[in-house]
Amino acid sequence: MMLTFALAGFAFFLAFCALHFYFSYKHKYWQKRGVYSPGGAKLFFSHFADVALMRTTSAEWMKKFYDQIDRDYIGVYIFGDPYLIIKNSSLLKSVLIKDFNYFMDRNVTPGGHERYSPYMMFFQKGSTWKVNRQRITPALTSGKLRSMFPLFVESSQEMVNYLERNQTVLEARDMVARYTTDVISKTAFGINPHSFDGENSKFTVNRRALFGFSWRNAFAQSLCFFKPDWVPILKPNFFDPLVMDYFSDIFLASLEARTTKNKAYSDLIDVVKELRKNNDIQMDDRQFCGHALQIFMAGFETTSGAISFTLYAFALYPHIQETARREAEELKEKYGGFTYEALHDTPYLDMCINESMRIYPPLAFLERKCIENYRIPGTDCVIEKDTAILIPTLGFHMDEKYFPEPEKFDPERFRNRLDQSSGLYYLPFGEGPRNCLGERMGRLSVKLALVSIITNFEVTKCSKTPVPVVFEPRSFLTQSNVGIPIKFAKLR
Ligand code: HEM
Repeated sequence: MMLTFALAGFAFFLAFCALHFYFSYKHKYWQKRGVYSPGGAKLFFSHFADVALMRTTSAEWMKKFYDQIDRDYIGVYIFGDPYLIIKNSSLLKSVLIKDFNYFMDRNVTPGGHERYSPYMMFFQKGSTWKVNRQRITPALTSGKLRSMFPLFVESSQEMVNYLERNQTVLEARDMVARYTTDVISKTAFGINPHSFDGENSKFTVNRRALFGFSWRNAFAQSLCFFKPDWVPILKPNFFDPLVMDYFSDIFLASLEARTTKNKAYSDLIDVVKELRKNNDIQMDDRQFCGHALQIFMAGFETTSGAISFTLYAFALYPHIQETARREAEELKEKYGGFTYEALHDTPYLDMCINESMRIYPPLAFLERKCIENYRIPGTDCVIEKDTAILIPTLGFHMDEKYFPEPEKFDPERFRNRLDQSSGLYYLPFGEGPRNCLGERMGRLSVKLALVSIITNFEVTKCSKTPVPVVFEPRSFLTQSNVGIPIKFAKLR
């Protein structure tokens, strides 16, 4: 018995030594290349323990290095792998725009055995991504958005009706997610999910499960972003496969129904069907479904974040809400309602939304992968092929060099166009050829939701409103850990 214990202890000791040597060797990567790397990289988690153990979000973790280390770029380790955090705004411009060809891919991978995510543009790499981006871009032009706009208006009206029936404290993000789900389901899936009708319809339950706070989501999504080489072994799914199946079945049924009808719907299904017909696009139903799911997933949660955090700011700063309301009322009169044109004439509201996305960027970090050895301009330092690059959006947005008194919610800083000619530092939709494909659609639905709400209701904070917001570590998107409970009261 004693001997067994001694042998087990010795084996454990040997394993520990092997791991120690392995990680010590891996943790010398940046030092060997003359890149500054902070101390404190631990066995196994390396610098990443706080995120891996869900004590902080990945965006706040990157911001900590950004704030504490005054270097143009910082080498860190995640599970022994080297990652380069970019802090210099001019280098960032090179990575995202000027030398994009070296950094075309994202590091994130779609997961183990999912049927549709490999067809989603967010995860695609190289020429596959390029071809698909070119295919889908024409589906989201301003002309196409204008023709889909009545669907947006219908959903905003349903939201106002819902709020009239429920003038009370509501969790703003979940309420708003009903509207964004409605808009995106109508435009991308060609269906009306009636999100405002039932509290717990099957659609709503599945929608909540997509980005909800769960250990499954947190574990799988962290692996896909930060340890992609384990994904083929552990086979996590970025999205819950049952939820994916639910949405893909809905989409395929909607597509099937379309083939038997000749009616035009002015939604994305019609647009992509048209592209398929005219441009000789080789896209089977599964790829088509991947694109629709991509639009649904990329669109609804980010847009919900932008709307709900702007409402939160309105609740905290009533005078800002009042100025935005006055502008909206004037526009309503000038254009005879919230038309497509009216929503392109909202300078003050745009400033509020920009400021809200500065402090609460819905996706608060970006990432890329170096696909060819790249020498950092003006240095001898070479970023090796396959190195992952991290871009701390939250760090840039909260840097007083770019935004004095960064904690203060002040839409006035966006009155004049930001000067990003020599370097990038404001990135709510990313930048460069791989930026957000849906920015126009996102901004349009955010603005329509906000003007519809503030011209009918006053939003105020209540005893449950968190001040300040604490970000939820189990989500890679920016979310409050207790939601955003605020009060909606009909305007007199
Ligand atoms: C306020 C709303 C939104 C925000 C803040 C947002 C933000 C972002 C960000 C930060 C990225 C990564 C960009 C980069 O890596 O440089 C992204 C990518 C993307 N977004 Fe959005 N997004 C929003 C709405 C939408 C909507 C409505 C759609 C679809 C209609 C959409 C579709 C996409 C797609 C397809 C990508 C991947 C693009 C690619 O890899 O080429 N987004 N978004």
